Amino acid sequence: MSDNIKVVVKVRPLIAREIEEKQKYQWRITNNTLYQLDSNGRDYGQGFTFDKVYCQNTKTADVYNDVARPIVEAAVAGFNGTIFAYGQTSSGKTYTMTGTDEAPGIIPLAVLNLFEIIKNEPGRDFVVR
Ligand SMILES: Nc1ncnc2c1ncn2[C@@H]1O[C@H](COP(=O)(O)OP(=O)(O)OP(=O)(O)O)[C@@H](O)[C@H]1O
Repeated sequence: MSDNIKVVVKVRPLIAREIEEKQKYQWRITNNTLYQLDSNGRDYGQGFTFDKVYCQNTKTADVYNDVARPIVEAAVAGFNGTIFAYGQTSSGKTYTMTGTDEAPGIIPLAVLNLFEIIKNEPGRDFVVR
């Protein structure tokens, strides 16, 4: 896997609608590999390995610190960086990237982090857009 591109998965809890529909988790996580489960709860097919798989209890702030903070800090040091969320509808992209007042997402955390860095370097000029 490329050192320059990291792909991480953030698993979300079942939402109310899925609990009402009596859906079950269809994936099992071992280390950084996701295994799909069949209707009997047994592994189905091969596993899919990522740079990191975060379980459903992981806080967005933890994902930020692990994955996004180094990219924001590198950007301030002059390295290009991109952070984006990809996933099917209702998978949790908005929750993860925008978040809520109680659990701010990657974007507000990045803005906060960026302006903290800028504040601590009064001798440098920054352009943010
Ligand atoms: N980690 C989480 N913990 C609790 N609830 C979550 C979590 N992640 C997502 N959800 C909830 O799951 C639902 C779907 O998430 P969200 O709207 O972020 O998905 P999305 O990928 O942005 O969907 P779409 O592509 O349709 O806009 C929302 O009700 C959201 O609050």
